Amino acid sequence: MRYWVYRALYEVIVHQVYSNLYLKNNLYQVDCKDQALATNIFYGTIQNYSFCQYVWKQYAHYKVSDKIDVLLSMSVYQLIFLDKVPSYAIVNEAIEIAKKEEPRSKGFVNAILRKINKNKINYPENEFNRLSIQYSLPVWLLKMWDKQYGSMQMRNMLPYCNQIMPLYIRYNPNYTFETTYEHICGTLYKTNLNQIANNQLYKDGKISVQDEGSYQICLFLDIKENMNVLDCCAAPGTKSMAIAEMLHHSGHVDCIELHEHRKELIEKDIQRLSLNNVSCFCQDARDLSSFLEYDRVLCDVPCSGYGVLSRKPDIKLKMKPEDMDTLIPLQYEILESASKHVKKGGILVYSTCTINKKENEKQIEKFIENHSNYECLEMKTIFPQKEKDGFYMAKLKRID
Ligand SMILES: C[S@@+](CC[C@H](N)C(=O)[O-])C[C@H]1O[C@@H](n2cnc3c(N)ncnc32)[C@H](O)[C@@H]1O
Repeated sequence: MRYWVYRALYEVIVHQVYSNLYLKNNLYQVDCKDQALATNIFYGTIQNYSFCQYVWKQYAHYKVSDKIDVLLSMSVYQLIFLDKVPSYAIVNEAIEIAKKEEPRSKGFVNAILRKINKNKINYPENEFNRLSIQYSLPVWLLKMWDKQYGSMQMRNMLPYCNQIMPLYIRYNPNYTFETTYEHICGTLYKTNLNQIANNQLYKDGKISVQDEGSYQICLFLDIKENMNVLDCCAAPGTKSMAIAEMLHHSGHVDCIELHEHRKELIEKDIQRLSLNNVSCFCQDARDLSSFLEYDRVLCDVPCSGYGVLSRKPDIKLKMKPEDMDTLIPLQYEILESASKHVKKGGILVYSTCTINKKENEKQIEKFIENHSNYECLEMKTIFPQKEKDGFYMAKLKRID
């Protein structure tokens, strides 16, 4: 199993394969009884990658290959974060993997791992530098959160940017569903399932995967039967499908998506759920001139994703402050374009899965300043917290 995790991590860290896709397509290769531990080591290592590197680099004084970097980092994760696995077993497994992958480094791996002691990590004195190492987050992001939300809020959310998340499922209200899973809200439940793609209820379209914040955004739209809804940035279709289910076979959802290969993901889910009230279009949401007006419009814009770092830890491996420079104007253009397709009295919801005022509140303030025919009814930030991702949503009403 650990060799499987090593290979999986190598693909994500070195070849930049998406972690969730890799897991979805390959976890079946791991014995069922080991899948939960394999998933924990896989996500835990990615979430804490720069911390793990910092720990082993305290004892390694020369550059190592990518293979040994991945192997040492996943071993440090296990030594420091997993209480139930004995250290000698972790070190022995690492040596076995080194023998297979780079035999000349097995002595080095053994020597480094035996020196690691979680009580003797030397952190830098500067607080931002220390938090940056502790949570594997860049200093610029910590400073930005500190400035935008205050030091207390920043510190409160940091542990929840690196947590192993449960799987939430939404049941299709068109079926009866009996379960002992913990009820969250509406048709949403918290489960201990993994490998959902092989689950018969999933294959039959009776359940879907959706995080709580994402489901809250759908509730925020205040969907009523027979409404027509436009979802401007729809793939992979999680929110569109939840909205279509809320319509109970009435009304209609039009899904817009820029990329053809992502539009196909929506089409697959429409089939799986046997929905007859959803259509899909491959289109740039910045030009919706061929579309009419809708009761509800959702702008779930592409964003930096800083609210979902636990679920999508790969974001941490690549994040740069410049990422926002192209995203912010794109988000605003999509919002403006979408606002032309809301019926008078209708609702426009702008949402992101990021914690960044420049992509959230600032966009809405600017929009309201420039559009006197809209008022902002409500905005909500859900910060990352225990077993929950972070999201932002703003509800705008067209008043004229
Ligand atoms: C945050 S994701 C949407 C998630 C989706 N609402 C869901 O719940 O499954 C943003 C999507 O917008 C798409 N996108 C990016 N630029 C776009 C544009 N100009 N027009 C339409 N879609 C766009 C991206 O390809 C991505 O699929």
